[in-house]
Amino acid sequence: MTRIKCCGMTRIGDALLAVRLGADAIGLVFSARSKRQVTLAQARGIVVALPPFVATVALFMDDEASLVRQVLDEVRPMLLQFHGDESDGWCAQFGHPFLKAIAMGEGAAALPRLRDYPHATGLLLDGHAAGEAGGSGKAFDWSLLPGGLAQPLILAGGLHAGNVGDAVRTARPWAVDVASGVESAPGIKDPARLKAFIRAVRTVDAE
Ligand SMILES: O=C(O)c1ccccc1NCC(=O)[C@H](O)[C@H](O)COP(=O)(O)O
Repeated sequence: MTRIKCCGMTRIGDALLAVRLGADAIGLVFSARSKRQVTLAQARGIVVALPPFVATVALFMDDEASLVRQVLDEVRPMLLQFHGDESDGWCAQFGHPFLKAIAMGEGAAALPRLRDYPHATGLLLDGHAAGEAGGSGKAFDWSLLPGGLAQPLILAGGLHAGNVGDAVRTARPWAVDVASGVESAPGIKDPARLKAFIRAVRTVDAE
């Protein structure tokens, strides 16, 4: 079964709805570069409202280590996710499981970077170009997802209910990740789009 992460949550109601519809994980963005940035208090409110067995992921992009530590202390996410130029060693310094996002905007030229993060729990391949923030709604060529990597791959970038079925069929990722494709505005999830997205993934899983 393909895991589903809904990213860029800013409201408790949206997170609870996503989980009720079948999302496995929710993402909270702490980067000041994001239109979906949450405060520590907002994030903590969402995390404590969730039912058991839902993964919580805290996102950063070239942020200070002190912010990451503060989020770990006060929000207690299950996973960290790094979107910038952070090195494997920098990401691993917190002793906490992490995902590393790889910007796939350059296509195959980005593939060597998949080998640079041996400490990552998983690699999230996103459609934006290196240096750009995530949540851009940009897709990349899913057939580039390589097999044979040690880590699970999470497919992101420009996914929505209309294309996620093809994406899963093509790439067979461990998980898919969506932000703008289930929104009516940045950080505001749209119930109908959320429902259609999760249904589309589950339909392919059942084929
Ligand atoms: O969402 C943001 O604004 C953001 C800003 C800075 C770093 C990461 C960010 N988001 C990460 C994500 O949500 C993923 O990239 C996302 O699943 C893909 O976004 P989308 O293409 O909009 O589905």
